[in-house]
Formats: sequence, structure tokens, C-alpha cells
Amino acid sequence: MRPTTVSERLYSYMVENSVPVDEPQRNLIQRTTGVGERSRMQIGTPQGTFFTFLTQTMQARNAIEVGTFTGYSALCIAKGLPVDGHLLTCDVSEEWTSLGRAAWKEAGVDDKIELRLGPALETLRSLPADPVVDLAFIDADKQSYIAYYEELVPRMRPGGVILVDNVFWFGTVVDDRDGEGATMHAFNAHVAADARVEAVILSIGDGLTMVRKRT
Ligand SMILES: C[S@@+](CC[C@H](N)C(=O)[O-])C[C@H]1O[C@@H](n2cnc3c(N)ncnc32)[C@H](O)[C@@H]1O
Repeated sequence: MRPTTVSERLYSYMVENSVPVDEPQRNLIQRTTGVGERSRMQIGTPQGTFFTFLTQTMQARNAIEVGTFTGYSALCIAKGLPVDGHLLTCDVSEEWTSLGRAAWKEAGVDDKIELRLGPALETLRSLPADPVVDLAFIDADKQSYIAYYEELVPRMRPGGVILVDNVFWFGTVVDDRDGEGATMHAFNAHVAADARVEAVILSIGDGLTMVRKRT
């Protein structure tokens, strides 16, 4: 069976019939529209709700995010972590992440989130090599996805999950294998050929891959 096309109305229906978005989340979504065109980089609400749900279901305690932007996905992951859980989130922008810091405080999850500013690859390489990470999310510069993935896989605990956003790259992974479409296709092929993991691509948003490290 082919997937159902998600119209605007069906999208609203999904949101209305899922766990509701809370006030700090709503406020952050609204403030992010203030950054203009780039606000489209924020994950959608169904994706964020799924991240909280998954974090809770996996009982994840230790998470890493590559690509903070204004902090919505970090907020959603942190909401699902226990009080002593930890999310390390990486970005290069002081300006965009400052919105996140304020939202995390408003939501009461700021104690669980550590923001590191600087190139994410350097941050990941500076982390201990121990396989202790339960959940990771890759959502930054597409040309570095394979490099981020290669730093993360050894650090994931067996059974740990890496989420990867934009794996359809607006359909260009099949239609137009130039530029970012080709980059994303190379990433998808890299994961599919990796015997250390099992992966499934979900048609949520612009395509979301869930990668589980084999036990
Ligand atoms: C798609 S946005 C992340 C959206 C965010 N996950 C959310 O849902 O709101 C990508 C982010 O990656 C960051 N970025 C780009 N290149 C980077 C790099 N080399 N290291 C760290 N962050 C980077 C950008 O500053 C931007 O905030």
C-alpha cells in the first residue's frame, strides 16, 4: 500500500490527536518564526512529539544532538529524559541558540541540556569513546552527515538509536542526484550498507531515518 499524502488538514488532524504541544513549546515555535525564512529548519510538531515519546519509551538518559538551531528538537528530547538525564546539543550559532536557552529555562529542562558552540565534528571528536549514548539526533550541515554518523556509531550503546533528519531532501535523493540530493543519497547508502546497525526510513517530515546499533 502506498503512503497517504499528508494534506494541511490531515497534518492538523495528526497534531490535534497526538500529545498536545505545551506552552513553552508553542512560545518557542512562535518566537522562531521571528528569524524569518530560516524558521523552516525547525522540526515539525509531529516529529517533536515523536522524539519526546521515543525518548521516554527507550528510557534514554544520555543523548546527543547535532544541530540545535533555536532549540525545539532539544526541548522535545529533554522533555522525555529523566530528571538526571543529559542532552549534549551542538551548534555554531550563538544568536539562534540563545532563543533555545530561554525556552529550555521556561520549560524547566535547562538543567538537562548542555549546549556546545563550535563545529559539531570537533565537539563529537572530543567526547570519550565509550559506548554510552542512548539516543542521538543528526540535523545539521548535510555534507558532514557521514562524518557525524561515524563519530556517533561507536559511542552508541548496543540498542541505542540515531535519528537522522531530511533523508529525502525534498525528494531529490531519487529525482535529482545533484548537490544536496546526491549528498543525502550517499549518506542513505552508507547507512544501508553498514553491518553494525539496522535502519528504517520513516516518511515523517522530510524523511527521518532511525538507526539502531546492533546488540
Ligand atoms: C536544520 S537546523 C537544526 C534544527 C533543529 N534541530 C530544530 O529542530 O530546531 C541546522 C543547524 O545546524 C547548525 N550547523 C550547521 N553547520 C554546523 C556545524 N558545522 N557544526 C554545528 N552546527 C552546525 C546550524 O547553525 C543550524 O542551527
